[in-house]
Amino acid sequence: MQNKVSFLGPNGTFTHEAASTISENLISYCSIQSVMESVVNGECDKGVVPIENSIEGSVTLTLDLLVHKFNLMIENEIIIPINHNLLVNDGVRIEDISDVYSHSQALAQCQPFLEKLNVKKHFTLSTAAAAKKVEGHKNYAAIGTLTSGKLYNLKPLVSNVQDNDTNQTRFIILSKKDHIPTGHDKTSIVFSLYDDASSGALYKVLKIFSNKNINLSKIESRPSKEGLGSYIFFIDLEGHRNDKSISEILSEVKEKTSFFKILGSYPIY
Ligand SMILES: O=C(O)C(=O)C[C@]1(C(=O)O)C=C[C@@H](O)C=C1
Repeated sequence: MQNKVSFLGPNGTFTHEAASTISENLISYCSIQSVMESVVNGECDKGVVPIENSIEGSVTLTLDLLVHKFNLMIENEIIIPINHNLLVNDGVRIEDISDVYSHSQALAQCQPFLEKLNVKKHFTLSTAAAAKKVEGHKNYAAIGTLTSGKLYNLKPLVSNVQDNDTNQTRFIILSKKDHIPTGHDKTSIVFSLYDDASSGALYKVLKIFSNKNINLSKIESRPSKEGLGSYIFFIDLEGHRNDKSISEILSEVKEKTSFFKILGSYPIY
């Protein structure tokens, strides 16, 4: 029996599409948090959630839950192209639409199109949840996948309504352990500085990587939630945490930071 894999559902989400590339034994959950819980409590072996989009940036809920709530490891990543459709019930014309439903990331990725449409926008937990909600309502439309349109009896009135044709989202596969070294890996870490206000504090940490010629492929900060001006830094670096050189660097970073967590080492997609 294949590993059970949870994903942000219901069926027909982009996360469903991403998860389908790794397993046929998929179980849908209605929120990012419940996907993570399903792996922590052993209901599923792995869980797939979105983490970053090329137009809108990070899925901040995923980042925050990984730092503050769950001790899960990133075991792999998947990147897929994202093409959004304006989905409506049979016979609905564009001028009939008063309200559009979708996931906040999806609405944000289609902002110029939605502005022209001049409609009320509503958030749902996923794009497929939006399609489900819109089914049977003549004045509502959803933004989502062609698959969710088919599942919930909606037709694509306009296709490719995202801001640009190179829209992509990166998904992570979460597990209780990360990936063994492959020779072409990256490592995701998070840390906080002892004193955000002192000059050069971040530079001193980043210097550890540059001194050893380690390339960083991502750096981002989020509020630590402990007060204004206090941050958590997310870094993706090239290499596996089990490589001797990387493990030495990570020990040094841990020593120089007030909070440090490894989110996992996994193959670069
Ligand atoms: O709602 C979905 O279909 C999802 O899979 C979520 C999600 C996201 O959170 O980024 C995934 C891909 C797209 O970027 C839009 C929405």
